[in-house]
Amino acid sequence: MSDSEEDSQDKQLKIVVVGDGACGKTSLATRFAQESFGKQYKQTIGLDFFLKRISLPGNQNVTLQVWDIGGQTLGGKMLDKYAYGAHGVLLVYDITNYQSFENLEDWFSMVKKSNEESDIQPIMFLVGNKIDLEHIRTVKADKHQRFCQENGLLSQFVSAKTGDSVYLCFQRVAAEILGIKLNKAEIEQSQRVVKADIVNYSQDTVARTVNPPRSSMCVMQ
Ligand SMILES: Nc1nc2c(ncn2[C@@H]2O[C@H](COP(=O)(O)OP(=O)(O)OP(=O)(O)O)[C@@H](O)[C@H]2O)c(=O)[nH]1
Repeated sequence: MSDSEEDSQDKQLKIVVVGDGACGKTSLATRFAQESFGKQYKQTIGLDFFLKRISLPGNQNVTLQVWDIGGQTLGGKMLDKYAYGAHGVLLVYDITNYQSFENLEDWFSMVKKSNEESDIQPIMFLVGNKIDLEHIRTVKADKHQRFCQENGLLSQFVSAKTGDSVYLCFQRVAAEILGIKLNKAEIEQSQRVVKADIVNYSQDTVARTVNPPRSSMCVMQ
């Protein structure tokens, strides 16, 4: 391979996503890599991989290898191997499930332990998922912030369902790893417009509504 060919190859970063079963790791990865979301829960056995190329400021392209680790791996023999050599780690919990937050201590120490011998020390983010369910949140935001401060983690809240801040989350991890600063405009651009579900009013309902909605979709910023 010539030098120029080598130069034109993207950097690849290993991003490991861990956390309790059903906190939304696969949903987060598929929202990011495939821009889709499934309501049906399908447990990840072992792990899944996703690849996605993103652009960072200064025309830098980078390919993220997202390792989606099944929630049942905690305490198993393979977690060490999966997490080894990660450039970035997303410690994910479900903001409506307190247990998934409490168990992060274990996930955190397992990931730290598996990288003790690695040359690279991963950048770690604490990710509170399912913020579309804010009304039934059980993990207060100040608990989340305290955990970040005590353990030197960066913080992000997301919703894999609506896509809110998902791209931003992965972009921030990549930028941190590469020592690139994102400015306010870039952050706002990546936050993504959130579209509400389309509501299908039946003819009956519309006929009975005094002021029927003019549009079946609303856009929130
Ligand atoms: N409301 C809401 N539901 C979500 C969100 N993210 C995931 N879910 C739902 O939560 C359930 C579990 O999501 P998964 O992505 O499969 O969870 P996981 O962490 O990969 O689970 P394991 O494979 O067991 O480790 C699914 O029914 C998803 O549709 C979200 O942001 N909001």
